[in-house]
Amino acid sequence: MPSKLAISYARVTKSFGSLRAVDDVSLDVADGEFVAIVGGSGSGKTTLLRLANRLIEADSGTITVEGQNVRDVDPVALRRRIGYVFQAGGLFPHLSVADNIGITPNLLGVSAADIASRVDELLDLVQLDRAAHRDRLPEALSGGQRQRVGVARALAARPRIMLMDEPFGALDPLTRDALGEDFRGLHRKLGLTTVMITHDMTEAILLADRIAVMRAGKLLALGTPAELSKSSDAYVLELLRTPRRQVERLNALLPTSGAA
Ligand SMILES: Nc1ncnc2c1ncn2[C@@H]1O[C@H](COP(=O)(O)OP(=O)(O)OP(=O)(O)O)[C@@H](O)[C@H]1O
Repeated sequence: MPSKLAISYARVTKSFGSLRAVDDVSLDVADGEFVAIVGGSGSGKTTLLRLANRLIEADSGTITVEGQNVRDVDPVALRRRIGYVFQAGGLFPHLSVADNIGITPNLLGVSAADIASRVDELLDLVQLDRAAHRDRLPEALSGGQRQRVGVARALAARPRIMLMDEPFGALDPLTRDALGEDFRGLHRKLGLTTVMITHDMTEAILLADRIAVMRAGKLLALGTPAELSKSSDAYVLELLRTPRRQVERLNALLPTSGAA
């Protein structure tokens, strides 16, 4: 059992009307851990993620962040401690890259000069050329660049925890791979705790320390890829088999000495 928990869900339930979106979920995320949440559409992944920063309030159960019950923390203060990256970047379209990244430091009253140097530092961190990107509007960026800005913005207030909702889902496979790897590097370098939703089991296996499998609001399984491969649940095994099946099909179609 990890000694220090970044996020802990204890018997958490959230319903929308008669639908139990999150159903009696208990999940501990250790400090510094990278957890991927996988599961079908509507299985409760986004709801689970948003309960941690109080974008959604739980009906019952307890959620603690760095040992504090989230109910005892002002939601705005809580969200400044936790970076959040949306699927589509979630950038403000009328604000430049620099203003998007600087939005939270600005709200926190950081001086313009300090914000400018922080923006440059964050652009370096997410590997975007400062001069070329600082003043652009989001519409003038590629999808991958937008997601890099989204990550930079989420890191601006130096959070120790990052929540990511399908951050790389809308990108082409090569960009997705590169961003995933780069983010995993940032996670390590900055000592972050990351919880990332993904529909891609290969991405989950390659990036995460442990994988949480959701189904119909329940946490069906939780473990390292190796642990999950020993699961007795047919759905979990099916999910885990998908990447290997794809590789087998690819191997059958591509010459083995090919570029792959
Ligand atoms: N604000 C809401 N009002 C009513 N129902 C909601 C609301 N938010 C989510 N739901 C429902 O709760 C269930 C879980 O939704 P959630 O977004 O958490 O699933 P998900 O696993 O993230 O799905 P996806 O992979 O498609 O994003 C779904 O049936 C969804 O329709």
